[in-house]
Amino acid sequence: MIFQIKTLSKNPNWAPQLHSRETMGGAGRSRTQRKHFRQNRQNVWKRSKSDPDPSSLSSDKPQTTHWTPFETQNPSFDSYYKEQRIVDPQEWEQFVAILRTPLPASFRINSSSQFADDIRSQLENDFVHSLRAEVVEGGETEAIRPLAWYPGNFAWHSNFSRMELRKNQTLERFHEFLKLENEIGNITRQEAVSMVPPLFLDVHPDHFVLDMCAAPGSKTFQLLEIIHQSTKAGSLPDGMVIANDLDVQRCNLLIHQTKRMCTANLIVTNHEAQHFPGCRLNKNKNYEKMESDHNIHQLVFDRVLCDVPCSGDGTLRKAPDMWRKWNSGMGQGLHSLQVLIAMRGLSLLKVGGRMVYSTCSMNPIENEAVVAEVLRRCGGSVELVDVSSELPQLIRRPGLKRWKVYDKGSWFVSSKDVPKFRRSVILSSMFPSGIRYQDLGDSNCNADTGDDITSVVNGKAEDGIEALENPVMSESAEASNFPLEHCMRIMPHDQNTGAFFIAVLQKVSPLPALLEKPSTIIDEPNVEPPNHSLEDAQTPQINSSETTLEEVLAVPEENVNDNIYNTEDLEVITCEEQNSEEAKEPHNAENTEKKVPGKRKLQSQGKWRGVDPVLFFKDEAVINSIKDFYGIDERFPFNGRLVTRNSDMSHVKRIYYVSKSVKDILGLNFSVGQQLKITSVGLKMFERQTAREGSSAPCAFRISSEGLPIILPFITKQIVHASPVDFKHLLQDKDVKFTDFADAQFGEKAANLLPGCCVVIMAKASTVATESFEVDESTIAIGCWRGRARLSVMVTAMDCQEMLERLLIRLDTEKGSSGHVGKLSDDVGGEVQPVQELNDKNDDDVKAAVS
Ligand SMILES: C[S@@+](CC[C@H](N)C(=O)[O-])C[C@H]1O[C@@H](n2cnc3c(N)ncnc32)[C@H](O)[C@@H]1O
Repeated sequence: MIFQIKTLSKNPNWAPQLHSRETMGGAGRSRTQRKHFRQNRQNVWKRSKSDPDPSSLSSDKPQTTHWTPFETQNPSFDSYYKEQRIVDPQEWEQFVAILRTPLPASFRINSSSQFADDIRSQLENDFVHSLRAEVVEGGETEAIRPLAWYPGNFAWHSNFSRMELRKNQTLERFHEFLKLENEIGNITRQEAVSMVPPLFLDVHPDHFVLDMCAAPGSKTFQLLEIIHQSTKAGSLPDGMVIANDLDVQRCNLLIHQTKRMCTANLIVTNHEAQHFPGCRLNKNKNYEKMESDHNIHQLVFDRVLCDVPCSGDGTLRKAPDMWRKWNSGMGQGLHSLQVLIAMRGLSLLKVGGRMVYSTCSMNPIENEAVVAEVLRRCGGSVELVDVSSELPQLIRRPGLKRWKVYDKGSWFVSSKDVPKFRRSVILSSMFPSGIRYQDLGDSNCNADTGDDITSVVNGKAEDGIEALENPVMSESAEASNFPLEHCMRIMPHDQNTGAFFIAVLQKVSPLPALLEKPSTIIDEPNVEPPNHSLEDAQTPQINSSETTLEEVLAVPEENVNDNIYNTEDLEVITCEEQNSEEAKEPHNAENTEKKVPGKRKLQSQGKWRGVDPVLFFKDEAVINSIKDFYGIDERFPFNGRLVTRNSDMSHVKRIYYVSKSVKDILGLNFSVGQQLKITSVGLKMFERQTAREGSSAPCAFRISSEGLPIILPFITKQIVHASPVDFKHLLQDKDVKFTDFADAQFGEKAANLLPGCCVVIMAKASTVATESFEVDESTIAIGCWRGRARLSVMVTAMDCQEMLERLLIRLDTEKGSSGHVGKLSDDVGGEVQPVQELNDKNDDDVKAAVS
């Protein structure tokens, strides 16, 4: 076994032991041994059991259970950050020691899930105790616990790294639980510090929120949770989120992540954040006005999350390969992009609105320097908010007021010291005072001539950073005049996390006129976004624009990280989930001609290359047939809220539903000539039945399981209530004859439904006759197919499994025993068979599909 879980420290903030250079294959090792360590660099924390234990290569075995098989050393890193004084010199050893240990896994319960309370009590009543007994020595320490600083006990911390969770058999049941609930959307596995920025955004359910650099979407999901948290059954919040990312492939991960939320209040876009369109409606121009009833005239947001691309050295505990790659240029190369993105965010923010700027980097050039530059440019119209009284239990440190800039062997303390030939790379905005080069007199610009530069602290190495005995930062470096102490630095050794930087900004008045204007360079419709080149060629980027989907998927689980990738346990969908679905539609003679190679795609394209159009679905005949079949109450707002991605309205396969807020933005987008490049929008509400499912059914569209909770309170026909016993029977068998239900009355009612899609609600009482049928947030319902002689469920195997588990726990609890998740696997045998397979076995002509 790789881990000795029982030897985990009892202290939840345990201080790991430092690996010496010797034990990690450094000096003193043979050439072969060092080569072995080099080869293992890519496999850190993902070694298979059959691989040789690297510690066996060393005569002096590691003293800790948390060894890593490669050198977690980078002298440049140490020198750079010692010089920057990001921690006190006395703390240095503790700081780097924790950076060299794997990050404990953390996760968050989806506060808007109808099962949030069930999940929390399962964690509290089952896992806390069982894990303590099973894996922690002496049984005294909690192996999992809620994060004290996260409101409502929704976020949890474990004492296990991701690899421990995956590899250790004792933890298997817990790991399975995390995987299933994560896939369903009841929990999100996310690094604890990455959950902090959305909390400081102070989002309300009626807010319009822009998440500028959103992929893979952990924070977007969190924003949606907040927006949906107190939503009542059948209603939608007034607010919405636009989640944007430059990288198409990462956008697809984002779409997959947020799909778990089943929200109608989200638009996913694909723009360079620094040029995000403002969609300002110019009334003088005669745009083709496709929608007239929207009431917004430009995009402005109540909240903006600016979680920018960064060097990511705060994630070293999850991505230890970064030890090898790290150099100070990584942060410097991103600085100007970060400033541009933040500035665009502020220009799209309402006066009075809040923007959070965050990075998972510890580098002041990407953090305090960016915030200072933004404040400088905004000239008093934006303030840095003191949030020290918010989330008091979160341990954080004030932002730095002083720092230096390193370039090619030299430390600079002021912009005036930078040689002219380096001024296109080392920008004046990187310095605390930000004195611009153009404001410097020639007498100060003597670097070109090699004259004496008194305030440059010279280093020695070209390839690494040689720190001099740092005098005292306060004496050598200039200080910023802005209250940068209001920024927050979260350090790994303070509460056993990764590192993060967060600044909360408030727009108090309009920006200076020039900055408030919509961006002059906007992405050209139908043109691929240009590759922006960074100023410094040495700079590697973590913005992943060069990352292929394959690379994304190939990332080892333990390296998964929302700033790089967050795909653990994700069943990865193909790109353009929404776009490509229309392409799979059956074609009749009429549209066959569109299949001419190279032509069809062009014709189905919207304004943006590779992205299908977003169109309002207004086919009254179809809408009325749906309304009649399901008896949908007039109060359900259909009007203008249905959207499709297929311009051929007669062959629409999927119909999406959008909130009023999203509808308004789509309307605005049409009016301004579709400036927004929308890759995903809306909640799949209706899906056309395939021929296999029964073309004889009176209604051509079934209700999708994602959309069901929204429309459920408004459905008056094709709906039946099953006792918990019959409901469980359906979930377990997927396919039950009318005559086989325990409650014969229920079987009869089901038989009396029209053929096709129907809804089965689980009654609370065991006898359905006594039940009052009010739909509320706790109502459990599934879509089914009423065939000739039986009911078949139309829910994915995964959803079925989850629902069954919840049901069993509830029934168990009602009987007085404590819930026991293990029962589920026994009952359903782990893998639930897809409904399609089961249906293939029955004699019905109608085949229900997995929704
Ligand atoms: C730190 S990650 C974002 C993590 C995300 N907020 C989350 O919580 O899951 C930065 C993201 O910025 C994206 N990105 C890089 N350059 C960008 C740009 N110019 N505009 C928009 N997004 C960009 C990257 O593709 C990456 O997904």
